Amino acid sequence: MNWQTVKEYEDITYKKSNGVARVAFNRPEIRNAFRPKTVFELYEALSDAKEDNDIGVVLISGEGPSPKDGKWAFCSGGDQNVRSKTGYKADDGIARLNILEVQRLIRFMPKVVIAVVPGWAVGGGHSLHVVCDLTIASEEHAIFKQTDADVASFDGGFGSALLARQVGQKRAREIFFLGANYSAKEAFEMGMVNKVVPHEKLEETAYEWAQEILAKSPTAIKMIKFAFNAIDDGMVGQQVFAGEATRLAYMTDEAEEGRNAFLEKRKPDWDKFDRSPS
Ligand SMILES: CC(C)(COP(=O)(O)OP(=O)(O)OC[C@H]1O[C@@H](n2cnc3c(N)ncnc32)[C@H](O)[C@@H]1OP(=O)(O)O)[C@@H](O)C(=O)NCCC(=O)NCCSC(=O)c1cc(O)c2ccccc2c1O
Repeated sequence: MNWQTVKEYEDITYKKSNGVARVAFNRPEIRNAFRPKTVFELYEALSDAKEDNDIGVVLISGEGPSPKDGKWAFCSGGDQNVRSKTGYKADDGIARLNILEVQRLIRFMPKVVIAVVPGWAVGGGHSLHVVCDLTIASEEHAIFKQTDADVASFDGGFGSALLARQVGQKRAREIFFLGANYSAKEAFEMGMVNKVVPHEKLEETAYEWAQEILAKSPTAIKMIKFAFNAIDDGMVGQQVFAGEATRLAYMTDEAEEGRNAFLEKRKPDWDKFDRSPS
């Protein structure tokens, strides 16, 4: 791994190496809780990774351990210090729930996003791991916990509905209704974690998984991700999948004929193109 810092931020770190982008929350003293500023930074870094043609896999993690007590965190959700009556207050005084925009960016990104969980994944941080394509967790320190109902909040979107797809309805309801702690092993057994590894191997394993994914066809990976999403994402899922199908169709001679006929002000000649059944 030869991580190069892309840009210095206040609340996150952002690095790239060999086709992999790594974005990490960097507020370990409060378990990597996010304020609107954190989310703006996260959105900017993830957008950069999305647009970068050299990047095929994105890792999301949390820096640590906390300088206060040595504990690790992925993310503990919204920063309750800046929570107001209408959301989380940003420096401009406007309250926001902008983490939902980050969730959509992860979901619709044509690249694989892996949650690399070194410690607590709680509240909105739990929802974030749920929306990532894969989750790898620290055997010793990862703890999964959904506290939304403890603090009168609720992620009624991906954080709950998608969780139920992953672990089943009864388990998802238990996770939200009880707000209990689940170890990495328990989370793995439930189906919301892909792999549990010793803490010291966490980053290395995530990077290795990324390299394995990068060795595969980018188009196949993208289409598979969007196909998995489509069934749960309704017409938006269909739109995202169809957009990529349109891109593939644009690459055909038939598409060129359509464009050329228009530009040359003539009727397109479709006869030479394939009408064979599937
Ligand atoms: C995460 C914990 C379970 C960790 O417990 P532990 O005992 O290890 O540590 P401490 O509790 O002592 O915490 C250390 C230190 O960090 C501060 N801190 C921790 N989490 C937060 C936080 N989220 N906000 C602010 N500060 C936090 C804590 O106060 C301590 O500070 P000291 O000064 O005392 O050292 C435990 O900390 C915990 O339960 N944290 C709260 C988790 C939580 O409830 N998160 C919010 C859930 S709601 C949410 O995230 C959310 C956000 C959105 O934007 C949404 C948008 C749309 C829909 C839903 C949303 C949503 O649900």
